[in-house]
Amino acid sequence: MSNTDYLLALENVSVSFDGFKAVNALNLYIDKGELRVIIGPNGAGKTTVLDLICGRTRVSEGSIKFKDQEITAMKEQKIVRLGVGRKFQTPSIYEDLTVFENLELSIPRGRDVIGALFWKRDDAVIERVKEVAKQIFLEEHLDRLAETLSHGQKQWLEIGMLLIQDPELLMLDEPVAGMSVSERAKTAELLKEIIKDRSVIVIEHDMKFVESIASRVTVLHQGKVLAEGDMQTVQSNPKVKEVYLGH
Ligand SMILES: Nc1ncnc2c1ncn2[C@@H]1O[C@H](COP(=O)(O)OP(=O)(O)OP(=O)(O)O)[C@@H](O)[C@H]1O
Repeated sequence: MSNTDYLLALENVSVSFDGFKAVNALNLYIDKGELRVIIGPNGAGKTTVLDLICGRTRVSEGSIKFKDQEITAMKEQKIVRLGVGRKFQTPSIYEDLTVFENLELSIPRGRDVIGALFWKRDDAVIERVKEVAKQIFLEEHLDRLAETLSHGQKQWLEIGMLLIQDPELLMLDEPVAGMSVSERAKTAELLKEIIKDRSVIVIEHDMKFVESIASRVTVLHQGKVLAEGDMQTVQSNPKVKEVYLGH
């Protein structure tokens, strides 16, 4: 496959922090409509890879292409506008606003001043908010203040705030951390649903959850790909057992 067939292509990407190579000549390719899970021991470079893709951290070397465009030196906001959404580990929702308001204010508006001034809560906006709220299991909770939601519901709300922007690539850093068993199951359901229209990269430590979403797994170790494949292949790889799963 040539580069142009991938939604996202990282080639020979390295980043150093004070001489330490957190990501080391990494190649990573994500297809359209793919759900990719990244696992690996603490400090393997997982979060740094997401930081590089969304433009928060700059590569020291290498190239990152999204939809065949070089985004390696692009500003974070521009990368967002191209279609990359990123959820961090801690939810960044507005606690003192309702679920509805949180979703509403995440809808992309006209980029110019006029567009922003004339933006109003019309039927299309209400419909869109309801549609996304249903997807994230919060349609019954639109009028609740975000601060009153459970931890899991807050995580879903933040995913909803990204979904409403309709990104082609969504990146989630440990989305089920701190969730109850039933919330984890619903999150797996949600992920299967959202990859129908986009690609998703998930960093995850919970192997049960990774198995439940049954997708392609990349194991990172010392800033490099140690193994890649389906969960079974990766789990039976002796190198992976040694550095990660075996203990
Ligand atoms: N901005 C930074 N400045 C200096 N060092 C950093 C920076 N960001 C990350 N690192 C270092 O890079 C390495 C990789 O960190 P990263 O957070 O990407 O790992 P991770 O695989 O996500 O680990 P974890 O599972 O613990 O979240 C670590 O040694 C970390 O201390």
